[in-house]
Amino acid sequence: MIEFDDVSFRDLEIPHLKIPEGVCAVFGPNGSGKSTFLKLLSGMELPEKGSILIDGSVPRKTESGYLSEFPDKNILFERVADEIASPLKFRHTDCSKTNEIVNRVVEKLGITHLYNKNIKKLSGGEKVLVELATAIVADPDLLILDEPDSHLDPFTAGEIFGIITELEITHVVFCTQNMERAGEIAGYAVYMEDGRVAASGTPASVFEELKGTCFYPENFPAGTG
Ligand SMILES: Nc1ncnc2c1ncn2[C@@H]1O[C@H](COP(=O)(O)OP(=O)(O)OP(=O)(O)O)[C@@H](O)[C@H]1O
Repeated sequence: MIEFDDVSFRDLEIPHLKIPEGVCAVFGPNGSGKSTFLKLLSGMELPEKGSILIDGSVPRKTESGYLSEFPDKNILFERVADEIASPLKFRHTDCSKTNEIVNRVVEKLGITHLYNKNIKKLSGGEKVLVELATAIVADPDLLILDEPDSHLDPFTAGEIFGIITELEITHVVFCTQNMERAGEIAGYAVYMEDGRVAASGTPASVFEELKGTCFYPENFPAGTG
């Protein structure tokens, strides 16, 4: 369980929120606080007040992987294999174990053909897959994805979300502007407005509260529109 208790940070105020295990979608208007929420969850930012616990541990003591909205910004190495291996190298995992894990992850994500490529020369979707591999290579308990679909065509976005739902990670929290997608793959949804959680619960219950707004997905459940 992810628990926010009496949390304040900048304009964000979350008195109480509990997110169960599984996949959680965070959505809401621009500037509503989604990225800030994800940064607090990752431990990149610390609350000014209150506490955030992930299965009883603070974010900075939780093994987490983070995929930013702009993967280019976080790339450290040129060669795909070196980038994906970097979280393991920073943890001083030995070389043969690192190679074994990297090989397993690239196979899982279907990107073995990119192994020796220069990341700068990859397409946007390929970069997202490489950064997703980097985010999961250290076997996180929490995977955070900030609009992983924002620069992708619908087919590639669908593929990436398909992969995300098949990963065996205790907590996956992503934000998106695609409500249909959120409803399809998430077991829990958080709708934000003005730095507040305006609705949370199953996607169906949250969408019910959003009927009549532009955040109500006409095609939910998928294929009904
Ligand atoms: N580094 C920062 N310092 C101060 N204020 C910030 C900072 N980053 C974001 N904000 C402010 O916090 C608020 C929430 O921003 P945030 O990026 O979390 O929203 P968002 O819902 O992710 O937006 P978008 O959908 O446009 O990406 C905004 O008013 C923004 O201006």
